[in-house]
Amino acid sequence: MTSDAALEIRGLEAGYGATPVLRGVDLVVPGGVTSILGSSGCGKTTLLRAVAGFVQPTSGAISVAGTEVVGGRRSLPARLRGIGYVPQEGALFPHLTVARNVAFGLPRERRRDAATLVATALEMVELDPALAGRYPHELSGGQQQRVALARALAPRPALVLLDEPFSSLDASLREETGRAVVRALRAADAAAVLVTHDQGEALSLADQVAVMMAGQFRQVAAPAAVYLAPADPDVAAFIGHASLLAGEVDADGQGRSPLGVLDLRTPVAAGPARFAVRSEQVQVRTGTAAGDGATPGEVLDVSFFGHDATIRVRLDSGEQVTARTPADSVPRAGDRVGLRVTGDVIAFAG
Ligand SMILES: Nc1ncnc2c1ncn2[C@@H]1O[C@H](COP(=O)(O)OP(=O)(O)OP(=O)(O)O)[C@@H](O)[C@H]1O
Repeated sequence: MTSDAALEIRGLEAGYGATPVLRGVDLVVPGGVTSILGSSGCGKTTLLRAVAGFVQPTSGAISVAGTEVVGGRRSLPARLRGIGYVPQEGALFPHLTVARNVAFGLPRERRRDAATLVATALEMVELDPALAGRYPHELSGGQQQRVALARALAPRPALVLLDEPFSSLDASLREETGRAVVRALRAADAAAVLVTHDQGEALSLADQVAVMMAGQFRQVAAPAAVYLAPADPDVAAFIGHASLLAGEVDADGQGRSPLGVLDLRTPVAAGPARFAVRSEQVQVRTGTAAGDGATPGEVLDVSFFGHDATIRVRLDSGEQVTARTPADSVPRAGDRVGLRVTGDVIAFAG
């Protein structure tokens, strides 16, 4: 396994004691940013730790920039892997200044040039050099994250691993810090693997999205492909919170579902099928318009987000469907509504 990819993982298995967590992970990160999405506990952090060298895999191989760091009996120590690691919450040393935190990542032989390397790293992450003498508690959350990234980038690694780096930041700062981090990675010519819970972040920041479930990748593809052409019903339901409905594809290639007749995005063989209907595809009608050819149901609950709201509806036929409504026409729990699907939906045979 000697490709020039920034990271290549083949058949990786790892766990804690007798409990397996990673169950045959394959991943190629050619360059740029790959984000890993997956539900809590599926093994994302364990994968980053195995790549960084903090968790010992039981089998499989890992190459970083063409050098095998794990394979057969070989396992290179973490400090020799050429990887930058930004753990959850940044984990800066509270008793060291920004400059000394950043210099901490440098190998001993390069500490003589520390001042220049620290200044370059701070510039890459767009941090004011005047902050170099401050301590972590004198910085904002977003500034602390940038210092943690500067520390990881200072030794100029080929690959940086970021474990939920923005989870402690509020929404507006997350977006701004996320974009700054991607610019810094590009400036440093470093590839990155970004673990996140935030689907919007994963889809907007990454060149490639890898969807993990129960210790394996189900799909690794460009953000648009993961959203528009999910590999299986579980990925479809997970990304964008689609509702999965059982039904049939008829001989004319149309879907018959509890939400009525559906147009399919790509053809599926006639017979039993499951349809993934995204919340933004479900139009909600209220009052007298509810009965107008729409599928009837009752609102179970409402989540109001300001710009819009998500409502969960139980159809009279028993299935549950999630729909998104504009902020100015949000029904209430218990209201009768009618649902209609707009656009074509993703279908899976079987
Ligand atoms: N040090 C440990 N010892 C034993 N089990 C562990 C240890 N660390 C993690 N686990 C278990 O391994 C599984 C995977 O954990 P991991 O932290 O990799 O998940 P994750 O996908 O990163 O989750 P989250 O999104 O919640 O951070 C979980 O079931 C977890 O309880």
